[in-house]
Amino acid sequence: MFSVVQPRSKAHQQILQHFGTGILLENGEINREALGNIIFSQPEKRRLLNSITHPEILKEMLKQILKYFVLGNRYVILDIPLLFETRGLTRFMKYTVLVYCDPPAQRVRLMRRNGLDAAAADARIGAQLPLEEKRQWATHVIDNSGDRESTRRQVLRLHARLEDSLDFLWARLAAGAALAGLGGLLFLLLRHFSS
Ligand SMILES: CC(C)(COP(=O)(O)OP(=O)(O)OC[C@H]1O[C@@H](n2cnc3c(N)ncnc32)[C@H](O)[C@@H]1O)[C@@H](O)C(=O)NCCC(=O)NCCS
Ligand SMILES: Nc1ncnc2c1ncn2[C@@H]1O[C@H](COP(=O)(O)OP(=O)(O)OP(=O)(O)O)[C@@H](O)[C@H]1O
Repeated sequence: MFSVVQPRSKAHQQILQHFGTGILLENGEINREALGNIIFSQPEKRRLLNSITHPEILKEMLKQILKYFVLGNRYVILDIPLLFETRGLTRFMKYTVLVYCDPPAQRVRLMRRNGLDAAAADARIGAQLPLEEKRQWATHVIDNSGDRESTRRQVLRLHARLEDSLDFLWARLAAGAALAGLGGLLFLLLRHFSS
């Protein structure tokens, strides 16, 4: 999986510059546990890390959206943990989907997944808006408080709706027309210079 913080990337170099070599593993990759311990206990360090990573994440996202658009995909899903916190980004999204679960389940699952104690899990959860608040901003909510099968059914329903949508048909037609125009121009130029 592509990462904007892989060794030798711009973000990796900046993180190293600001946080020192103490946050590196022996193989040069970021030690997520060490960096996480710093940024989730010090809000100003978290803002610093965000200011390094977010522009790089945005650039990569735009590249990938363009790629999938050109490949003809109906829609692209962007998995953005801080979407609602980073105000401004939502205005570029047609729909926003919140995968919700009740707060006790959120805490238990995070502790289990990341091997955290309750205090460390609360620090991470506290670094984001509460899910109840995000619920009000999202255009769609998938409730993942129950079992995976129930979540799967909700996802399939939403997928079917998005697959049927003609939301970006105008953009596809415009891109197709522009490409056809360019192709025609190239053809005329080639014919002109080869005759
Ligand atoms: C800080 C890092 C090293 C922590 O790694 P770790 O494996 O311990 O935790 P993980 O990534 O699973 O995140 C744990 C929880 O914290 C949340 N979280 C991650 N980064 C941030 C952040 N900058 N601010 C608030 N919450 C965050 C995640 O959404 C998740 O809920 C890692 O998240 C990271 O490299 N973040 C920087 C890249 C980044 O900005 N990612 C996208 C967040 S928008
Ligand atoms: N319906 C479910 N039932 C039980 N466990 C679940 C369910 N959904 C997710 N989990 C578990 O909860 C943990 C968090 O899920 P996941 O990593 O998919 O969430 P996420 O939203 O991508 O997290 P983050 O934004 O924190 O990276 C994982 O360990 C996952 O296996």
